[in-house]
Amino acid sequence: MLDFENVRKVYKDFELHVNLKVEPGYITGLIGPNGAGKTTAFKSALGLIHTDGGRLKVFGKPAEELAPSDRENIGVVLADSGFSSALKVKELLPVLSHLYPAFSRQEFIRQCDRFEIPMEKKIGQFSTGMKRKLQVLAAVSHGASLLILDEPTAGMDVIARDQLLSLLREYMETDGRSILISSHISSDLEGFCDDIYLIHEGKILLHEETDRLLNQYGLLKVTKEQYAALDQRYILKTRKEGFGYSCLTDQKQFYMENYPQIIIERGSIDELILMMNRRDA
Ligand SMILES: Nc1ncnc2c1ncn2[C@@H]1O[C@H](COP(=O)(O)OP(=O)(O)OP(=O)(O)O)[C@@H](O)[C@H]1O
Repeated sequence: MLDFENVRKVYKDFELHVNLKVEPGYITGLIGPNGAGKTTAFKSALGLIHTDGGRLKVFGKPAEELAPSDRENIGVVLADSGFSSALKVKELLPVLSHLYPAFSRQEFIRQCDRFEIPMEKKIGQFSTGMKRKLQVLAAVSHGASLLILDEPTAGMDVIARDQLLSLLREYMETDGRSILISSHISSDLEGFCDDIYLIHEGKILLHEETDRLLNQYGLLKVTKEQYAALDQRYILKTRKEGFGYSCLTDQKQFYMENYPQIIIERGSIDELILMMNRRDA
């Protein structure tokens, strides 16, 4: 669906260098802190900025060879864009119909009603969460095969976020669709994505199936003595602590079987991010 191969973008104080794939039928999450390069990666994928190297393929074609019909097959939400604040939602209907032959006016109105998006109010008077919901509804309104969603849950309360994720799950019920979605809040995506990329300072630190990330990764809490005796083959990162060390592993089972006396925590994705960002002790 979408394939970044060594894609590079260089700014004065920042360099993006990304390998990332979105497979058909997959929801792929890109998680990273502010300034990690998520928006830059998405804008590269959409051809909105020039890249400085690498290869980008969308639907198996080089991104620069995409036909208009391919572009119509992508639904997009970008963090720093939206609809004109002077427009009312009902005024968007002819615009979306014109842009997308597959746009269903009736379905869009039904979804706006369901998500409490008023037709008659100016978009400029919407709350942040309402604007986001509207953007996502527009992105899914024309049956695109690929959604590229940059921080769609930003600024949303728990209820709105839950509604939005339900909408996206419904979208995925049709075969062959995929989503690339970003967030700086890992818990937003933890239970939603099939696989997750962690990005930091423009580089992918980790790529893993979510199930494996949650089941196989763990944090060993060890004393200095336990650390000295530990088989370190499956330790990815180590952090010094008051009690000794925290060690990140992707082979939790190995340590559970061989070191039953050691405390092993499941390790949330946030903890993984913090650990991956640290230098080894
Ligand atoms: N047009 C630009 N010119 C120079 N630097 C830029 C430009 N656009 C982005 N950057 C820099 O690239 C880096 C990555 O920014 P980007 O917006 O991709 O991060 P992000 O992960 O989406 O962050 P956030 O979660 O805050 O939206 C930042 O250091 C930013 O200052």
